Amino acid sequence: MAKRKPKTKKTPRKTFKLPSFKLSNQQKLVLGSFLVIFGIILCIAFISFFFTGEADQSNLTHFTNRNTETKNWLSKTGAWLSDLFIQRGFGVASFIFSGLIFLSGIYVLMNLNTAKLRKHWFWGTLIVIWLSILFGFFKTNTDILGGTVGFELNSFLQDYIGKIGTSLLLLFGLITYLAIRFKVTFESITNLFKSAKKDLKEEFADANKDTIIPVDNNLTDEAEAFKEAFEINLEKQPETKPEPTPEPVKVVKTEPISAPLEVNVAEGEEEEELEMQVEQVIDEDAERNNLANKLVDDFGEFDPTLELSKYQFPPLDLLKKYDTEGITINQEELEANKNRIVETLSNYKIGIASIKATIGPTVTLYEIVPEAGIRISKIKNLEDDIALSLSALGIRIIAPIPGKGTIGIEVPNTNSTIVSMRSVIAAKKFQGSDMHLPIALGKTISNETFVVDLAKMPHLLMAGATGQGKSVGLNAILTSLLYKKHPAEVKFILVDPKKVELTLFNKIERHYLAKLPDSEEAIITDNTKVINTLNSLCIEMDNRYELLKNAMCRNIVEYNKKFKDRKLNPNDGHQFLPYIVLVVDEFADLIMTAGKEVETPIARLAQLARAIGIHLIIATQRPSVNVITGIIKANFPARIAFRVTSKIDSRTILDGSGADQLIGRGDMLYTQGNDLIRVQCAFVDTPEVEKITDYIGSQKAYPEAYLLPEYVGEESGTSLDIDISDRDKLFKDAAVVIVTAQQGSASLLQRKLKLGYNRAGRIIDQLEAAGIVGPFEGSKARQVLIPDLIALDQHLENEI
Ligand SMILES: Nc1ncnc2c1ncn2[C@@H]1O[C@H](COP(=O)(O)OP(=O)(O)OP(=O)(O)O)[C@@H](O)[C@H]1O
Repeated sequence: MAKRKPKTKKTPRKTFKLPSFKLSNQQKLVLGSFLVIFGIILCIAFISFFFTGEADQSNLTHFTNRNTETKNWLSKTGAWLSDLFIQRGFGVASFIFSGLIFLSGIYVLMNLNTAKLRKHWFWGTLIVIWLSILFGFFKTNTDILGGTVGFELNSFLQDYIGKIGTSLLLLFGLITYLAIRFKVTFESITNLFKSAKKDLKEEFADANKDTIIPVDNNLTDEAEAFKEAFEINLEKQPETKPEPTPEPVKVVKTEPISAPLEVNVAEGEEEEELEMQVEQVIDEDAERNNLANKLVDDFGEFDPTLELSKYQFPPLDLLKKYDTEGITINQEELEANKNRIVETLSNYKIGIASIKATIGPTVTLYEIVPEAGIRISKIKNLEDDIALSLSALGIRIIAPIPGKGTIGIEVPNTNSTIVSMRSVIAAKKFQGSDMHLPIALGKTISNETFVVDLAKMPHLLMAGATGQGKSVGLNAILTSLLYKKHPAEVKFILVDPKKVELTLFNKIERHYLAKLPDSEEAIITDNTKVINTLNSLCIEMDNRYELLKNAMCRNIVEYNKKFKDRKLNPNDGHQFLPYIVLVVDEFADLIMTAGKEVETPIARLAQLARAIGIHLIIATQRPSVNVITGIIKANFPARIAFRVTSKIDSRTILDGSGADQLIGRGDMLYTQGNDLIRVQCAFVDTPEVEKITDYIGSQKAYPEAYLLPEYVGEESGTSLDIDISDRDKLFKDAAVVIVTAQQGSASLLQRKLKLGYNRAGRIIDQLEAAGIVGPFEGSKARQVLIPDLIALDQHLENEI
């Protein structure tokens, strides 16, 4: 299981921070207005330079002389500044500096984000250099277009890379600028010019709003509006004047292209091809915007195992290796069996075309291809005769073997081999399985490990006469799940009326077991508690369905996946749902004592619980029809039959014979509704289970067992303040029965009044509340507090 990545706080990207000079508001006003005015001064001086520069040139050396006359509109300072910036500096591109200084003043005045301003300065300076090189490129001596910097840089570049190299370098500079600044891609290269224009527009807002008024939704605050008002429009005006008739195109809103674009065209005009500028839409990372994905990005997938992240699965060494493991081929036995089969069949005039043996752990399968013209039913009828001639128990004839076109005769091996739990757990088929609830049941006749998914079954019915391997089978199932599933992923509810079979699992109560909130023991040995647990499980089922409905998932797998992907909010009651496996060891006993009260919730669970991860495993010694009723059978398509004593039992469990011909000791037949598969159940002994549960139990556990929803049973009216009007109709009759018999037991009422367990229990509680019987005394019957019927009458009259 993927472990959750340790939480790592994302360190914010380090950005270079200028030392912050905190200015007071007054200082900001002074500095801001200085910069604005200085920017204007520079601009005026530069403009003036174009007209007066030449005249002032000769006077610059006498600049300090007060009598020297200068023509610049800003006199000596103007002449000196423009000479510095334009002549000796960057040429006409210096206008950008005046703009940047002006913009800086606005930023200071408006207290705007300086990061943006730094960006403007960075790109502005690059443009200045690029422009001065460009202008200098066309001049052979210093000139006001490129300035000294432009000239010098050009001559430097041309010395090293020549004119062509310089021009290509300029082109490269332009492309780099456009690519980085305006995110121009190759696809949008055709729109490059227009994009550049638009971005320049963003830098220097268009003052000519009559033509195109972009309504920028993002410019909400005053500051932005102010800035916009001050930005300079560098966009070239269309050379040709717009014709008077067509109204200028008014783009009302610039939105991503998916939104409708409103274009107003003057009425009466014939539709002409409008040139439309399509804004380059930057693909936003849709996934990043999804909260769930962001959560997954930040914290990783939800890991249900996190609470017990150090949990160690039991190692393989806890399971025992057996000496009798591994198939040994007894050639003599094979030969003898073959000869006897051929002989017996030939006695009945059945010829064999070929015969093949597959040796399994307990039985060997002889596959026969009969000669042409032999009727299969003839061989099938000879089952007993073949068994007799082979003098062996547990012969099963499969005629024909489905999908093979041969007839199979299964003959038990004289020395059967044990299939150890270790060997099936270690099998690649089990270890590498991606099933939801994989169970390594044992090995098939061809010695393959047999792994099935309980989640797919979805419920399992197990039957077999006593001592044939049921308990071992149940332990094998539980062991498989313990070896494969983390405590967060599966919970067991164990019902063990025999009280001894499953007690070992008590040690893993806080890891793997589920129980009712008020019960002390997680393993249920008392039949009355089973009813509560089953009903509580029904509530859990309903709750889970509600969760699934709210999450719009069809089953637990989808739901848990969604939860792991952090698409479900735990605050809405969502949680990771573990599978719940209910194991009932002796179902016949339950049905005998509780009848319908058990059958109804079991049937309900069996019908509905598969999708929400509740699976039932029911084992019984007595597979009679009153135990395995029609409704239960119908909902348990997966069945395991150990050896049973009669054909009728076999039919009840498997809907066919076969289970009566098994040899016992874990020899079993498995069906999931279609074929019967003969499997030798894996053997796991009590000490092995003990070691596993010890190993798990010694590890850190959850604070308590998984709690099932509380079920307030009808019979649980233990509170003694029962309203007289709420009393059962048969209350009085029951009181008479109890007082007459002087025995306060519910089963007496059940028998005498023909009541169900629940109702009898409820009446007993009412009798207790009425002071007729004493409190519950465990296995003993309650004490009767009224000596005779006359006293009872008086007692009841006094009550009213
Ligand atoms: N898979 C197996 N491989 C080898 N021996 C087995 C296997 N399963 C059961 N046995 C043998 O059969 C004995 C009885 O098995 P188990 O206790 O499982 O029977 P059971 O059907 O649960 O009986 P009961 O219903 O009386 O509890 C075991 O002690 C063991 O010796």
